[in-house]
Amino acid sequence: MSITIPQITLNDGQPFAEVGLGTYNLKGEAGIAAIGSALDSGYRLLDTAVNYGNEREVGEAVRRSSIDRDEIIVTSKIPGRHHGYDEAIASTRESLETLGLDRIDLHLIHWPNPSVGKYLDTYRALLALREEGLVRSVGVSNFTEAMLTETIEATGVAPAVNQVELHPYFPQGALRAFHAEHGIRTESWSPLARRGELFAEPVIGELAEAYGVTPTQLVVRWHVQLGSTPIPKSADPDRQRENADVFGFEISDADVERLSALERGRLWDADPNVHEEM
Ligand SMILES: NC(=O)C1=CN([C@@H]2O[C@H](COP(=O)(O)OP(=O)(O)OC[C@H]3O[C@@H](n4cnc5c(N)ncnc54)[C@H](OP(=O)(O)O)[C@@H]3O)[C@@H](O)[C@H]2O)C=CC1
Ligand SMILES: O=C(O)C(=O)[C@@H](O)[C@H](O)C(=O)CO
Repeated sequence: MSITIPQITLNDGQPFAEVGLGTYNLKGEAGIAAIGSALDSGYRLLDTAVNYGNEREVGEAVRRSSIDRDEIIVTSKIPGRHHGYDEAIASTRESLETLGLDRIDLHLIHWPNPSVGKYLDTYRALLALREEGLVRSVGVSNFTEAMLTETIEATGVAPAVNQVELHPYFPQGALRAFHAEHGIRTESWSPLARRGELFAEPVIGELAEAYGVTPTQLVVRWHVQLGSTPIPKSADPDRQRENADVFGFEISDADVERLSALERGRLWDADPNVHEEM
C-alpha cells in the first residue's frame, strides 16, 4: 500500500509535499527503477538538477509511472554556468527537453554565486518562464536572508521555496523565521546529514526508541514539525518507504528542541556567501 504524504500550499497557490525524494546520484536504469519505486511508495515530489546529470532518468520514471503527471511535482535547478536572463531561459528549455516533460513544477536557482552577480537576472527569467507556463513555481536554493531581501525588493515576488542545507546539526533557526515572515517554504537538503555521524548521537537513538520509530524516521519527522520539506535520498525501496512513513506519530515540542540543540554547523564548507558551483 502506498503512503499518503500530506501536501501544503505554496505562496503562489501551488501544492507542495511535506516530504520529497532527493535524486542526487540516482542514475541509469537503476536510478529510474529507484525513482519509480519511490513514486509507487507515495512520493510525489522529486528533486533533480542539471548538475545531477539525471534529468533524463527523472523524466523517464515519471513517464513510466502509473501516477498521473499532474500529481507529481518535478523540481529542477539552474546551474551557475547558466546564470543570466537569456542563459537561464535556454537552460530551462534544455532541461525540459532532457526531462521530456512540458513543464517543470518548481524550478530553482541552484547556487546564488554572488561573485558572478547574475542571480537577479536569472530570477527574472524564471518569472518570465512562469508567465509562459513552462515553469509552475519559481524558487531558489542556498539563498541567504540578504539575498532573499534583495530579490524580493528588486522583483516584488518572494520565491515559493528556498532549498537550503538543514538537519539537526544545522537547524537554520534564523533563516526559517525569515522564510515564515515572507511566506517562503523551507526545503531541507541533506536532511539526514548524509546519514553520517549524526546517527551516533545518543539522543537520536534514545528518542527513536521512546517514540517506537527508526532513527531516520525521527529525523525526517523533526523536519516536518519545523515546517520544512525534507528530501532524503535513498536508492533502496524499503528505506524510501521508511523515510516517508512519518505521519503516524508526533514529537513533543521539548523533544524537537532537544534535536535542534544538536546544532554545531554545516556538514562541509557550503556557505553560499563564498561557496559557488558552476
Ligand atoms: N540544493 C543543493 O545545493 C543541494 C541539494 N541536495 C538535494 O538533497 C537531496 C538529499 O541530500 P543528500 O546529500 O543526498 O543526503 P541525505 O541526507 O538525504 O542522505 C542520503 C544518504 O542516506 C542514506 N539513507 C537514506 N535513507 C536511509 C535510511 N532509512 N537508513 C539508512 N540510510 C539511509 C542514503 O543511502 P541509500 O541510498 O543507500 O539508502 C544516502 O547515503 C539530494 O539527493 C539532492 O536532491 C543535496 C545537496 C545540495
Ligand atoms: O547536490 C547538490 O545539489 C549540490 O549542490 C552538490 O553539488 C553538493 O554541493 C555536493 O555534493 C558537493 O560535493
